Amino acid sequence: MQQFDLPQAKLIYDSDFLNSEFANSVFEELYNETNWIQEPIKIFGKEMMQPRLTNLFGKKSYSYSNIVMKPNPLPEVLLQLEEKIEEAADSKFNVCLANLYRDGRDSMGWHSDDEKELGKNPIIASVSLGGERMFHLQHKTKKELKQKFVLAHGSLLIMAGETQHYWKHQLPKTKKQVSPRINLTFRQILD
Ligand SMILES: O=C(O)CCC(=O)C(=O)O
Ligand SMILES: [Fe+2]
Repeated sequence: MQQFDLPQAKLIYDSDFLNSEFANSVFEELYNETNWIQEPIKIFGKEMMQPRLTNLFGKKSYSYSNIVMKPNPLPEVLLQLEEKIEEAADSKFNVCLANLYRDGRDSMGWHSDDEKELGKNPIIASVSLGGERMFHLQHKTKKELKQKFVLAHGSLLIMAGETQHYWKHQLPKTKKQVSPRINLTFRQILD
């Protein structure tokens, strides 16, 4: 368990949150059984495809970057995982956004998870499965404040407090040979 000491952020990282056998089985099942979709997004008014595949699990719709994702029921394996994560994060969640990064060309650009329906200081619990990728954070106004680390297979990253207000994050592309990676972010959508 690691706490990053960043101003105006609360970040907790546990590199071996899941044992690798369980992490492997969650990866395999989600990789094979999920109806992965590539959503179009609008960037500066131009329509493009997201550089990754996604699926929303849970009971509520989630809107971001001009798209509305309709939820699918959580498979048994995610119900188990959700319980474990709610305990670790000491918080309740009602959606799980799943991202599949097929290779190093798939990525997620700089953003904050600051949609209104997540509330003021959202707790976001992010599980990584499969190939290791770098994660970057940067303070929005004090741009010299940065953090980079690897998100390991079976790890849990919790972003809480004012993190989304003051910091943005990204999962950059890489030229390295990397295995497919699944990321699950558990969030609480408010009514
Ligand atoms: O894939 C990741 O680790 C980051 C995902 C993310 O930032 C998000 O879904 O909002
Ligand atoms: Fe995010």
